Amino acid sequence: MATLTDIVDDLVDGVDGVLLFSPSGSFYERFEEWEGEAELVVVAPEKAVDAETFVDLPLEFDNIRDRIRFGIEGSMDKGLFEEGDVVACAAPTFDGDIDTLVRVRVSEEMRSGIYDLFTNSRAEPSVVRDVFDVAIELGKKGQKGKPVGALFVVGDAGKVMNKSRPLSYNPFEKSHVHVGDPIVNVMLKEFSRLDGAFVISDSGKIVSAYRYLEPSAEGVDIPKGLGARHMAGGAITRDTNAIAIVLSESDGLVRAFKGGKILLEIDPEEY
Ligand SMILES: Nc1ncnc2c1ncn2[C@@H]1O[C@H](COP(=O)(O)OP(=O)(O)OP(=O)(O)O)[C@@H](O)[C@H]1O
Ligand SMILES: [Mn+2]
Repeated sequence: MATLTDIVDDLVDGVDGVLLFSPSGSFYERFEEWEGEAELVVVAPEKAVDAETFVDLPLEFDNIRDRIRFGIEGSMDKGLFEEGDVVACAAPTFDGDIDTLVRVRVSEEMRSGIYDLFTNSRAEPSVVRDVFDVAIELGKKGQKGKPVGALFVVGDAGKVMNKSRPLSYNPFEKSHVHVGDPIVNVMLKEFSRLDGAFVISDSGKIVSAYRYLEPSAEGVDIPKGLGARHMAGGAITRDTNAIAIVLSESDGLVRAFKGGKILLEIDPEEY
């Protein structure tokens, strides 16, 4: 006779690692004196618990596959796991508490670049996260209740400026403002009604609004149904070392591009 415990036993049998996603303090306490044979890794936003081995989660990633990918790619990057290792991931899927156990075989093929996008881009990780936050908020609320689109090109700003031209005067011309500042976020939302792209530097300085991007669009694959904004956003990341974060006016999703490839697609309504 099989029991539920047998299922759990099978899931954790012989694992090389355990990833705890966003554990509450009291949940983590039970693992504090961890003496299991497997490596224990905490994946969470900021250092919420005082874990020895930690992967910083920049967004909660409502999609659990994205979250797990991020944790595993981050762990691989830190040299904790390698191809062929098997790990058990314990994560919250619905409300706060950890309620899900997933067994995953680590392989290079599962690398989607989601960790790389935040951690190994030209722009600082906090800048990437701040731009995501603006795009998500804009996607949630729109502009005065109406859906709005926006294109943020982040990092490698000098090169991006060389591959683009102004559509109108640049309201950020003489200012030294940075993304993440609440007032700047209001400005970005206000200017998103107008055409073109925002260009943001590695350190988060808003270099320009209203840029018309002119990258060569060769070999850039964007999802069907999307148009010029996404094509330009994808292509500029192949032509430069920037990443692009694009909010679609038509389907309301936020997408991230790097190296001409789409790496992440999220629905602002889920955040
Ligand atoms: N090369 C470009 N550089 C900067 N902005 C652009 C470029 N091409 C288009 N845009 C901006 O994208 C807007 C929407 O264009 P389009 O509908 O073709 O894009 P899309 O990919 O379908 O995006 P959406 O899903 O938001 O409609 C344009 O009004 C313009 O502001
Ligand atoms: Mn369109």
